[in-house]
This record gives sequence, structure tokens and C-alpha cells, in this order.
Amino acid sequence: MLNKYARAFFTRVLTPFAALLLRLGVSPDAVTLIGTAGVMAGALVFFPMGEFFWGTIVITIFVFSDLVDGNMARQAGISSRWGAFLDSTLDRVADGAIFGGFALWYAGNGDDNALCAVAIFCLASGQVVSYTKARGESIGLPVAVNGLVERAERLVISLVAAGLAGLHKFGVPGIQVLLPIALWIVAVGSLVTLVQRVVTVRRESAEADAAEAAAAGPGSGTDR
Ligand SMILES: CCCCCCCC/C=C\CCCCCCCC(=O)OC[C@H](COP(=O)(O)O[C@@H]1[C@H](O)[C@H](OP(=O)(O)O)[C@@H](O)[C@H](O)[C@H]1O)OC(=O)CCCCCCC/C=C\CCCCCCCC
Ligand SMILES: Nc1ccn([C@@H]2O[C@H](COP(=O)(O)O)[C@@H](O)[C@H]2O)c(=O)n1
Ligand SMILES: [Mg+2]
Ligand SMILES: [Mg+2]
Repeated sequence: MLNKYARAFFTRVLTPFAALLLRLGVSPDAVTLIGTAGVMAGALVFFPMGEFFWGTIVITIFVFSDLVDGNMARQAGISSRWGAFLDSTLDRVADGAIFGGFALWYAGNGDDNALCAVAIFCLASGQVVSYTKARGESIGLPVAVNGLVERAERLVISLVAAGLAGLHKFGVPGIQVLLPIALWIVAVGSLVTLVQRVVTVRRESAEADAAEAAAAGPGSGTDR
């Protein structure tokens, strides 16, 4: 949903910045790589220490690189398959660091095995949600569903909650409860999204196989 409605707004806002980077000779790939490194540093340095406010600030500064890199590539007319691969692959790395950072906090001083497990579930289910689309598309299906909780939702829900929960360290009482609530929402939302995508791929693959079999005649079949 955010991908559909917020992307146009951020494209307008970030286009001048993307143009400036291009004029300075920065490449889209460099932005993709530096953005991912910044997200990883914010998540894996600050979150395991329980510094959720500062971790979220660092991540927020760098995570928008994911919208800038593609914008730069499109403006410069150099969008490429390699760029698409690099962008999506490093998205998975950044997401792993964010939810891994939460899990490390709960496994350590956060001292809550259940929430550690929920954070690990968010990490794994988010990766599988993205994989369903990538694998479905690789076998020639449209995968015409995005689902309830895409990557943008996973990031916004968990980072807004983490940023606010971090205000606990500045003396705001009780606010740290927002992070567990957000992790539960992302976990359940990712599970629903996974089911939505699997059901869609199941239907689309049955339709595609039936159409192929009808076209090829009896006794035909293909492995993918
Ligand atoms: C005193 C207050 C303290 C509180 C501090 C809070 C600070 C702010 C907190 C959070 C900000 C979070 C911002 C997160 C922005 C995320 C932007 C982003 O990178 O989105 C990526 C997304 C997807 O891009 P791609 O197309 O490159 O990726 C594809 C996608 O990953 C697919 O995954 P799948 O969905 O399948 O799982 C893959 O399949 C595919 O491979 C991959 O290519 O981009 C978008 O979706 C674009 C829309 C971005 C919308 C951003 C909205 C930000 C909104 C609000 C932030 C401000 C919040 C302020 C909070 C203030 C609280 C008081
Ligand atoms: N280093 C890069 C990064 C991205 N691209 C192209 O942009 C598309 C992704 O756009 P976003 O707005 O989601 O960043 C991607 O599919 C590539 O076509 C690129 O070429 N090089
Ligand atoms: Mg990008
Ligand atoms: Mg991306």
C-alpha cells in the first residue's frame, strides 16, 4: 500500500537530491552499497545496546537511499538488470540487520526469549515473503498480489515504533511497549502476506500449467 501511495510523493521530494548526486559523479550502485552499509551499522551497533532512538535515526538517514538509487538510475537512463539484482539483494541484507538487531537486544540485555523469537520470525518471514515474489516471477508467473504487509510497511511499522520506544531513555515512561507491539503486528502481517502470495502463486501456476498442457497436447509436462 505504501509502495503504491507513498512512492510518488517520495519520488518528487527526492528527485532533486538524486540529480545532485548524479552531477557530483556518484553512481546508483554506490548509493545502494553505502545505504545498506549505513542501515547495517545503525541496526547492528545501536539496537543490540538498546539504543533504539539513535539506531532509528541512523537507519532512517540511510534507508531512503533505497528510493534514491532507483531514482538516480532512471533519471540517468542507466537502469539495469544488475542494478535491480543488487538493489533487491541488498534489501534482504538490510532487513536481516534490522530484525537481527532487535533479536540480539532481546537475546541479550533485553532479556526476553519470546520477543527474541518474534523478532527472528519477522526476519525470516519477511525474507520468505520477498522470496515468494522473486521465485514466482522467475518461473514466469505475474504474482499479481502485493499483500497486506510489504517491505515498506515492515520497515515503517517497526522503525517508527523503535524510534518512539527509544524515547524511554530520554525519560518518557511506558513508551518502550510500542516495540513489542510493532514486532507482533509485523509478524502476524507477514504471515498473512505470505499466505496471500502462496495462494496467488498456487492459482497462477495451476492456470499456467493448464494453459501450457492444453496447448502442447496429452503427455507433455515441464520441470522448472
Ligand atoms: C520524536 C520522534 C522519534 C521517532 C523517530 C522516528 C523516525 C522515523 C522512523 C521511521 C522511518 C522509516 C522510514 C522507512 C522508509 C522505508 C523506505 C524504503 O526503503 O522502502 C523501500 C520500499 C521498497 O523498495 P524496492 O521496490 O526497492 O524493494 C522491493 C521490495 O523490497 C520487495 O519486497 P516485498 O514487498 O516483496 O517484501 C522485493 O520483492 C523486491 O525485491 C524489492 O526490490 O520502497 C517503497 O515501498 C516506497 C515507499 C516508501 C514509503 C516510505 C514511507 C515513510 C513514511 C513515513 C516515515 C516517517 C515516519 C515519521 C514517524 C514520526 C514518529 C513520531
Ligand atoms: N543501483 C541500482 C539501483 C536500482 N536500479 C534500478 O532501479 C530499480 C529499483 O528502483 P527503486 O526506486 O525501488 O530503488 C531497479 O529495479 C533497477 O531498475 C539500478 O539500475 N541500479
Ligand atoms: Mg532502490
Ligand atoms: Mg530496494
